[in-house]
Amino acid sequence: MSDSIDFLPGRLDRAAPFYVAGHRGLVGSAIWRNLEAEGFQNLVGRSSSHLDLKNRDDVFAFFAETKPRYVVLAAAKVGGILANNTYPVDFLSENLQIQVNVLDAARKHGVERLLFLGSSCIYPKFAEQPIREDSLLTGHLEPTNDAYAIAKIAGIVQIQAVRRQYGLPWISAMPTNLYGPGDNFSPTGSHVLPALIRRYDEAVRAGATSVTNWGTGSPRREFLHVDDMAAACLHLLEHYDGPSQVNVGTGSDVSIKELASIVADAVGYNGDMTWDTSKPDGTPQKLLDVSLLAKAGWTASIPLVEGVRRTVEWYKSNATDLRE
Ligand SMILES: NC(=O)C1=CN([C@@H]2O[C@H](COP(=O)(O)OP(=O)(O)OC[C@H]3O[C@@H](n4cnc5c(N)ncnc54)[C@H](OP(=O)(O)O)[C@@H]3O)[C@@H](O)[C@H]2O)C=CC1
Ligand SMILES: C[C@H]1O[C@H](OP(=O)(O)OP(=O)(O)OC[C@H]2O[C@@H](n3cnc4c(=O)[nH]c(N)nc43)[C@H](O)[C@@H]2O)[C@@H](O)[C@@H](O)C1=O
Repeated sequence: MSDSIDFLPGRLDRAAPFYVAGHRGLVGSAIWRNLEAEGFQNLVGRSSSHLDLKNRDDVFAFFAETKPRYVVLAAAKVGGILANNTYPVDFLSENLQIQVNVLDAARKHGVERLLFLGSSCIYPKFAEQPIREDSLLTGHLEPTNDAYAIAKIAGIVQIQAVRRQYGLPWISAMPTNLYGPGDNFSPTGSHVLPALIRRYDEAVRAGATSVTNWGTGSPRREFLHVDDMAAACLHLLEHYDGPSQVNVGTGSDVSIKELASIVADAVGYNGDMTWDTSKPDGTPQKLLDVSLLAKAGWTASIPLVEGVRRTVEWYKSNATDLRE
């Protein structure tokens, strides 16, 4: 693996067709907003009900019809620790199908720049912290999300293989845990941050004096606001071209207990907090080393407390119209 920045690709053409796969999801919708704000005039998106990316023939027909010049692959089966642990076959199989179809069709139709999104869970469960890109495949994965992680690792390898075999300047980014407007707030399927917002908001509304969160509260996680993530994606497409996946995070982490207090303050919950230790903790710490990203010229700008405040505000305005 090389951490050198081999080639600076430069500004993308704002008039070229740009396909955002998964444009209605947490990350895809933020990328779409950012690209619009940055002047892209020819954005292409399809919901899963219009184009199921698991259907290979439909994916190839879509690329033949729309001929995107740039692609961000932000479509995936995504969920929190419990969903990953309960439905590993779905997380492995659906993600492999989506990735292979989109990457094969993009290659056949000569997509110039493509960004594949993985996740920080690709790294070994006990990787040295902060986790460097070259920790990949140096140890055992966290069992609650190994199936999902293997699919994401296959995606990284497919990007590297396309670079090697076809010489295309495609890249991969590995985001840390993300949050923000448009997140999945399902009590059982979501990630921790939206789950806590919903739980604490419901507690305030119900006048409850105690809430129970999952696990021990001691695991440490790093949280990046999705608007920062979207900005990082465009930055990487315009400034980075190397075979190594690039970690995308803030460079600092908090314990789940600390996060719960931040969310409680933002929502206005003053009661007790207990912990259901029958639920899994997952990996003890996930903090990314973001020096390669910094070398490429990008750092996060939205502090966690501010990001949580904005997300709570968004949640309160949209709580009646959320996806499950
Ligand atoms: N959320 C997080 O904390 C993190 C996310 N990531 C990565 O970021 C990417 C985006 O995640 P996120 O935005 O959170 O996920 P979401 O669940 O919010 O969005 C996923 C999107 O994928 C689309 N999709 C899923 N299956 C299909 C399918 N078969 N055909 C077409 N579209 C499909 C959905 O489309 P539709 O809405 O139309 O059904 C949805 O818009 C993923 O690769 C994920 O691994 C990485 C690290 C952390
Ligand atoms: C992004 C990442 O997301 C997942 O991994 P994870 O980092 O473990 O994510 P999580 O947000 O679900 O949990 C973080 C921590 O928080 C604790 N926790 C407390 N209370 C709740 C709670 O109510 N819900 C959830 N989900 N977790 C809770 C929970 O017990 C754990 O200790 C993988 O899918 C993985 O594949 C992946 O890529």
